[in-house]
Amino acid sequence: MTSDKQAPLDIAVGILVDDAGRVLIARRRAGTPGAGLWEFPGGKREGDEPMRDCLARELAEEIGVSDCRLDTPLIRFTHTKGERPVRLHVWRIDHWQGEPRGLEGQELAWAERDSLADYTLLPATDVILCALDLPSRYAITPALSAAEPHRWWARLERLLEQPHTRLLRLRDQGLDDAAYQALAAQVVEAAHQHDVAVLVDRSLSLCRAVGADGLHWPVARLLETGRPQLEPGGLLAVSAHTRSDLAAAAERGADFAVLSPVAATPTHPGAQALGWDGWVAARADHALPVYALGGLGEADLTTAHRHNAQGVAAIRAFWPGEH
Ligand SMILES: Nc1nc2c([nH]c(=O)n2[C@@H]2O[C@H](COP(=O)(O)OP(=O)(O)OP(=O)(O)O)[C@@H](O)[C@H]2O)c(=O)[nH]1
Repeated sequence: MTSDKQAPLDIAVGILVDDAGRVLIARRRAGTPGAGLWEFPGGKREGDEPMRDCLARELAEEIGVSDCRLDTPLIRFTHTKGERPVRLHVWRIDHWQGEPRGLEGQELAWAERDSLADYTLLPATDVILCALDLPSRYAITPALSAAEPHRWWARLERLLEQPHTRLLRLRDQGLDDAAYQALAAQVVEAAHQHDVAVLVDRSLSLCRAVGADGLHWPVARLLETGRPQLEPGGLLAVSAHTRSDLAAAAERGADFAVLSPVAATPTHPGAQALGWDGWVAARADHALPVYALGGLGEADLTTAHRHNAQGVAAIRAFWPGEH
């Protein structure tokens, strides 16, 4: 096989989301690879057309919609689960003109997010759905053990009240497992009152005991033990610092990763900063959503999205200040 044969095909993919939050899926026709499976509409790039143009063309040809508002892509990733490697450039689309219809004879369906499990989807759709579900901001707590407890709790409460806060990692390396578990139980209870998901460090049994929404591990721990048996829908996040960490994370079934540090931070003073160029080179097109971490905050969200990041993860930048 020549290397050219193995080069991934560029595919533009659009997820149309309607006002009720349902997503449009299409059934692959008989005689095409993956016939009968459901996918998001889209198709192959022609020549060297820009991927945005490719998506607009495919959506017009396949489902008859136009004027799609295409902002930053949701995710770009490569996978090798089909007949040949493909690089998917995926956009979420909330605004378009026209009523979608199957112009190539393909069946279409508007599916509730929770009912997608009832459809047999193309392989690797799980990566797209994970990116669709994850927020742009991943907040990480500063250590309670290094803070004044009542102030820490007041700030946590303010963080949880902010509408952008959807996902929180409880990080406190100064606590032993018993103290961490006691804290985690309280944090999960507080966070769930605001519909905020909490990922905890440490063991699967601790995660279960406190009712957390998943685990956040160093990538080495995933390599040692394999993916833990989380509850259905449970998230496994990993901390990664290199391109090979991310390759391993995707390969071993992490749902998403945090790649750091983009810039130097007080919490990790000795770490070598990647800069955005280094970050992009390491992020590559690995098949999982990846947050950028390290000296970043709210103002870096647009840059992060432009660099194929799911968003920004941060300790200090998202932690409310004193008022
Ligand atoms: N449209 C679409 N294609 C996907 C998704 N996920 C995924 O792996 N693919 C792969 O991307 C490729 C898309 O090719 P296609 O055959 O649909 O492209 P096309 O519309 O240009 O087809 P054509 O050859 O009939 O013109 C297929 O190999 C398909 O398996 C997805 O969610 N949507």
